[in-house]
Order: sequence, then structure tokens, then C-alpha cells
Amino acid sequence: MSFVTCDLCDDNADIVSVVTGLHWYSYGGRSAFGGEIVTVKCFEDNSRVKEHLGTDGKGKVLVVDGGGSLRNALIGDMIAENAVKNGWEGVIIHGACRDVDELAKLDIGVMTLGCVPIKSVRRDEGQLNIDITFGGVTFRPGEYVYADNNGVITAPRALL
Ligand SMILES: O=C([O-])CC(=O)C(=O)O
Repeated sequence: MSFVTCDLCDDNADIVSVVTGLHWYSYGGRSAFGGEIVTVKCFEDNSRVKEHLGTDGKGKVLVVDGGGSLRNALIGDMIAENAVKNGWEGVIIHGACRDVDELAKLDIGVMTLGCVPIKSVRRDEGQLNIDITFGGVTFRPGEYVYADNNGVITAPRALL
């Protein structure tokens, strides 16, 4: 998938929403990625993230509202490798990741607010496929998200 979010914004100004006010870091081996939105809402517990990236993700991006916490990592190289095996396009986390040198070698997009060496807890908490909001945008399961080094945008339908 080859695109620039700036062009997608210019060409679809009437329907895109743009995430603002957040500083993203791109850690995955793919810097531009997009697809159908699947959501997880959790806080310092990556149970739902691990579980869901273990299912088929072709054409999909997992968007995680981790409450902005940088206190532990919601994804690392093992979970990301599994996501690659299952065909996920990428993961966007309003929170943190770890194992960044390994993430850079994987053919998947991983955008987060930062990294931290410690993993998250797993208490089987978190919700799947509910509307989540951060950076002024509501991510709705079934809509579309596109991300690159310029930022993150959503649209009610596929733009590519
Ligand atoms: O296991 C975790 O919770 C996160 C992690 O380090 C990995 O995915 O390798």
C-alpha cells in the first residue's frame, strides 16, 4: 500500500477526520499503512491486544486506546510477529510499545506515543470493537484509518 496521508486529506477533505495534538512515533517496518478499523480499549493490560492480533487481520488495523499510558508496553516483538503472521496491516496505540529494534524489522505498521521496556499486566481486562476517541477523533470499528509519518486520519469508507 503506497500513499501519503497529506494527499488523502487534500483529495477527501469533506470526509476525513484528522488526529491532532498527539506526537506519534513509527516503530514498525512499514511507515505507511491503513485499513479497516478494529478497536480495543484497555489500560495497562494488553490481554485484548494479544488475543485479537492472534486472529485474521488481512486489510485491518488494530487501533488501541490505552489511555495514553507510557507506564508499560501494550505490544512487543512477539505479539507483533504474530500480527504479521495473521496478515494485519498495522497497529496504532494511544500508549506505548517495547522491543523497538525488533519491531523495525517486521513488515507491519506500529505507531505509538512512545516506548518503555516493561511489559503490561494481563488480567483479561479490556473491550473489543467499541467506539474509542483520542486526538479529537472517534475511531469506529468498520470505518477506515490511514497512517504515515505525517500522522493519522480516518474516513467512513476506504480511500484506496
Ligand atoms: O508480551 C507482551 O506483553 C509484550 C511483549 O513483550 C511482546 O509482545 O513480545
